[in-house]
Amino acid sequence: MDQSKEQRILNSVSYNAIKGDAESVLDCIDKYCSQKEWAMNVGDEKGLILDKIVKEADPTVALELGTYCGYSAVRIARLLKPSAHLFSIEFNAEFVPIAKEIIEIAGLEDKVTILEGHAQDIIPQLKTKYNVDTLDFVFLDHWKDRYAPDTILLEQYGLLRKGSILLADNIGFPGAPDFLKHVRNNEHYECTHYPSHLEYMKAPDAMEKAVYLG
Ligand SMILES: O=C(NC/C=C/[C@H]1O[C@@H](n2cnc3c(NCCO)ncnc32)[C@H](O)[C@@H]1O)c1cc(-c2ccc(F)cc2)cc(O)c1O
Ligand SMILES: [Mg+2]
Repeated sequence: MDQSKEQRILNSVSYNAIKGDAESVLDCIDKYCSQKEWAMNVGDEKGLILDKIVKEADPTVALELGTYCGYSAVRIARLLKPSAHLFSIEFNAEFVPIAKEIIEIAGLEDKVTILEGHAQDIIPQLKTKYNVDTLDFVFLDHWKDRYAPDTILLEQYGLLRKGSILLADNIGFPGAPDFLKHVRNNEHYECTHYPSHLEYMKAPDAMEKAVYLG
């Protein structure tokens, strides 16, 4: 059976990255996906915006929706303080072991827990099963039509507190119109728009930050 693109990305990281060096894992994936095979990692340009917001949030508990190969999990976890932790939700059983391996090569396996399953099923369990109180930072990068319903779930399960920071990828393309409708012109959110470009391409894209005001 032919290897998948995601498996080939892992092969490249495993062969070229320096063990325990998160930056070299990110550089390796960015190089592979810009020169060999495009893949839907947040990438180096939007990655700088992600870095900026994670540093601003300095989260103790962070959540990511849509692990994929683990690129943004590495990007986020490398910036976390010693006591902090990232939960990343992924439902595709083929991607979970690949992401776990890439996170391990980056030396960040103690900072990241991949929760296998659908976000809509796991979010309701975060408090009871995973001992989460509230989330300081959430990165949304899964199916675009799920950003809005899953944000509403986070609200309904009391997982957001005054100042919780949501950051959404792909506001430009593929776009997440329902999410924008939910957070903009909503007194419970303070939004900021970050124009950028699609990972590894010249096409325009953007990210949206939405701070929950309680
Ligand atoms: O579609 C994009 N991302 C989706 C990510 C999906 C990942 O997240 C996982 N996932 C999805 N829904 C859920 C879920 N819950 C919902 C389902 O139950 N629960 C748990 N995990 C979930 C998938 O298994 C994948 O691992 C995208 C496209 C382009 C793009 C741009 C230009 C182009 F031309 C083409 C494509 C650029 C980007 O940056 C993009 O992020
Ligand atoms: Mg994305």
